[in-house]
Amino acid sequence: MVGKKSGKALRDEGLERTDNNMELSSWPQIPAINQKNYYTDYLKRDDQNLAFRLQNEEARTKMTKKAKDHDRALAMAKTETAEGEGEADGDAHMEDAEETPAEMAGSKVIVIHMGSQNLRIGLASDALPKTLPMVIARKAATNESEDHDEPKPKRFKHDDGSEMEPEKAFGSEWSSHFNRMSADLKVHMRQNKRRMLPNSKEMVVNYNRRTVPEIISEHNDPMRAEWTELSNPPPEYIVGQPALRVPDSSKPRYKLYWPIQNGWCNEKDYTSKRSLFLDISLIVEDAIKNQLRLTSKKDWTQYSCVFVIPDLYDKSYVTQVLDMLMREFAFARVCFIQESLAATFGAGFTSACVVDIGAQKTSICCVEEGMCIENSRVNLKYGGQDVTETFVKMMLHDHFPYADINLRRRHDFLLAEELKKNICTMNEASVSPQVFDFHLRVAGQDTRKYTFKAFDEVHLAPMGVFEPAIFDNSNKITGRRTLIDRSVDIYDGSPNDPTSAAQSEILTAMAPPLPSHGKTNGESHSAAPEVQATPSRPQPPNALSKVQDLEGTPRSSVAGSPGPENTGTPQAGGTNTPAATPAAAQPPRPPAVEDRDDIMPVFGLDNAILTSIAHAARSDEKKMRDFIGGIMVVGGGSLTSGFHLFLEERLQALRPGFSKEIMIGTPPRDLDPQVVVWKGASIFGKLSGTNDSWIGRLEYDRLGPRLMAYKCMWAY
Ligand SMILES: Nc1ncnc2c1ncn2[C@@H]1O[C@H](COP(=O)(O)OP(=O)(O)OP(=O)(O)O)[C@@H](O)[C@H]1O
Repeated sequence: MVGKKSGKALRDEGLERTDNNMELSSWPQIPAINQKNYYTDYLKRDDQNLAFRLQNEEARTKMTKKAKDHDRALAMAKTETAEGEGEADGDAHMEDAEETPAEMAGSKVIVIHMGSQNLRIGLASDALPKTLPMVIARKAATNESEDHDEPKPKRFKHDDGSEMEPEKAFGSEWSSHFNRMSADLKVHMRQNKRRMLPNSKEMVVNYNRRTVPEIISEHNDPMRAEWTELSNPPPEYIVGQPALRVPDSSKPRYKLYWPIQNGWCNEKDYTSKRSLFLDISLIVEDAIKNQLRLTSKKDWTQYSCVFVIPDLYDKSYVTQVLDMLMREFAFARVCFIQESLAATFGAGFTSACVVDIGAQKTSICCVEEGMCIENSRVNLKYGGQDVTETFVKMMLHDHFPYADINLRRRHDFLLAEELKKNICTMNEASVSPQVFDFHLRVAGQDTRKYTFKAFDEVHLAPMGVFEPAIFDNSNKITGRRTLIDRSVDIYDGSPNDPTSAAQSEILTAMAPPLPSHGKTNGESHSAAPEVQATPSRPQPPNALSKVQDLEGTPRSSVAGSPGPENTGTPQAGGTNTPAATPAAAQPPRPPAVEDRDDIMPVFGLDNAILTSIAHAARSDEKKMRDFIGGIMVVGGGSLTSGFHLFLEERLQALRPGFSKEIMIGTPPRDLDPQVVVWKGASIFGKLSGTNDSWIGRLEYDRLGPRLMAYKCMWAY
């Protein structure tokens, strides 16, 4: 328009051109892009991605090598035939050539499975892992029992210092819960026509009251315990089994730290994330050096590492572990595998509902065709250690003669674990007053031999997994998220840790009321406290009703415990959001249950399994039957005798329509249920050709934890 005006008009407007008609710049001017025809394939092709490129390069190198090997083998075969030196078989040579590197691969892969109580570690080529306590003893002013209830548990004393009756030591609520469980068992046993003396409990209590220990001098005790001797100067820390064997009264004192607790990082006993991960790395490093005999850290660069993570993992934990394995341990490659997937690998199943009962956590997940079904994942915060604690409590309640037992003392913890493993049973036929004995071995003291009687405690303690309110759940979420922040989306800042509809449903049922949303969510939250008091009884809301719909029969009560009561429990709707808020009053949205850190995931095992399966099957009856008929129980907590049969009966009672299908399986080949996960991870580590999830050094150095998005078989 300017060009069309006359020179005069321009002069009038003061816009007359006064320059020398030259362009302002000699730089070429780029016309603006036409947005209509705009196209880019930036980050849309695999070859633009370093992770894929490196993978392809590796595959190409392998192919070339294989082709070369093949040619060489053929050439050799020809030469040998020509020379007439026996019948050369090209294929046989090929097999040899392939087998050797496969074996080598297994022997250069370190497989690590960290648990709340045990670390399992070994080379992928090993048949079984080494198992050691996941603990570190650090020099400290006091030991852990001195920090709590010493010298005698306070719970056995009134405020004025006078002795308290054992029946009252754990509070009236706990006591009445125990008595109710005891009475329920009695009824159930009578229904099953089991003979029982009416005064069994009194007999046990009277016997235990009377017994006194027999003293055996240390040199007369052939089984005396070996205690860890401190070197001079005493070490700063001791890890693994020797840590558990440091006498409580050692000089200087040592305090035990368990960096993994309840399947999470232990944020309760540590003061910083740095010290927490330092302890994890010290324990793992010591295990690699002393158990795997890889003493020189320099050689670790030739090793790869398979690391087992929980099904419902915390992203920040995985990122931190990856950093530790890559930077500190300098492994050549690292890959992660989820626990339940590893369990199916270990057992050789393609599909199963995996129930892993560990020391402090129980996880459930349905696996189908080699993939975890994300919405079926459940993680509950109890396990074998809760059974141990509860067993000791029940025994103390019934006048256990060694009333001074304190599980924070190392020798008492080891003793209690031993007693539980040997005595506890889920087999109802074994419930009768019986005499047991044990030797109390304390460093520097004479051995004491105790005799005691036990009755239903041996059965009711492990039954706690179905009635977890009997466990002490008070401190399990203490400190959560105080040291390690929740992972958030880098774009919108929303939490992005993995979630599962089954877990959300359970959390919704357990959720205590939110102070500010108590009214609007009144229906859901008013039911919650009742649920928390008797967690095994309530039926989880929607998923279970789906199972019932499939089955077409009403829900029945579980043997020994009443039927569902809380039909008014919140309806999670199988989604990740809590119960819907009425449209009228619209307060600010409460946080989703999985984003809340105040909910204790403690829920009866039988109902939790059914919730998981219902979310995996998603109303598909065939799938439902497949999963319910393929429940595989692993983990140390499942080793209680009679556990499988008992669980089967509980599930049958809850779902009579499926009673023929319900089957609880054990891992095949007599594999120890405690090592199945490790075994599966080791098999995964040997799949050199098909495993795309290895994270290599070069790509990690360039891309860091962002790589996880490309390297995980699951959505990261
Ligand atoms: N024979 C047995 N009978 C009963 N319980 C047993 C037996 N053997 C081991 N346990 C229990 O198994 C638990 C340890 O199991 P496991 O090693 O699978 O746990 P973890 O992997 O260390 O813990 P988590 O899975 O909770 O992180 C302990 O509580 C132990 O008492």
